[in-house]
Amino acid sequence: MTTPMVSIRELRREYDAGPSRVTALDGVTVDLAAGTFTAVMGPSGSGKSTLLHCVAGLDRPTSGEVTVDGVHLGELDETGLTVLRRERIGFVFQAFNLISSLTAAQNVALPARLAGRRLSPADVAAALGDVGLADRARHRPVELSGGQQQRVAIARAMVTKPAVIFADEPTGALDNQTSRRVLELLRELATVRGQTIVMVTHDPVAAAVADSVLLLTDGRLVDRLDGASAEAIAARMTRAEATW
Ligand SMILES: Nc1ncnc2c1ncn2[C@@H]1O[C@H](COP(=O)(O)OP(=O)(O)OP(=O)(O)O)[C@@H](O)[C@H]1O
Repeated sequence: MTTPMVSIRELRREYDAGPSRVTALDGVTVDLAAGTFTAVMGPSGSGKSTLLHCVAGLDRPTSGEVTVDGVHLGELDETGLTVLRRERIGFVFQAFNLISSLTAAQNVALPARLAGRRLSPADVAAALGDVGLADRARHRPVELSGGQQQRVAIARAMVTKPAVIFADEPTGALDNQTSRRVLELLRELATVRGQTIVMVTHDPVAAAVADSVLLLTDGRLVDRLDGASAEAIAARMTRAEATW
């Protein structure tokens, strides 16, 4: 059996919320193989973002274990987590916006620079070319459409060739056609480049592009659908929300 790229064991995350405690994750265990594309779905408040943040090393779980590319996240201090995020993980998050004073090319090159690595202009140009923005390298975010900005964020996430890319609602703000383009791109990263993609989405059509869909309810993993159609995913979501 091959070692999974992402291994999640009995993951719990509780928050102190005033006098009460909120259990955002309630014992999630799952393995994700290298080169697979996984969608994470579930009703609002079911723990999707918390799961992504704990697995990407942006948040610490209350208990349980996460291994990414053979590294136990719990054994790393803050510096270790920062290095791991810079070197092995790519992010396409709404919260990780582009820097407005930098051009598209400078934004793409930034994470590598922060990690002390210089990308050649050709690498940056190739990444922008891959997302269909070769002619936009010198534009600043304000001069790009929302879909183009999201594609710059994807170019930035893929340029260092990270083992795993985490995407939180990457198509949430996009029209259908741009959304399809972004999903095809993520699909290609998994299939052609063997990168592991984990994407939170509310959209069954987006989730159907993934190899499998993890369904969270109340912080628990309640189902896993492999190779399901958008219709089958939508039907399963409706049932999950009805019992919620
Ligand atoms: N910092 C926090 N402090 C207290 N409670 C929190 C905190 N962050 C999240 N929660 C709670 O944890 C639960 C899971 O939140 P999470 O954001 O992971 O859900 P989600 O499935 O991503 O939701 P949505 O689809 O609405 O974005 C919710 O009940 C939320 O209120």
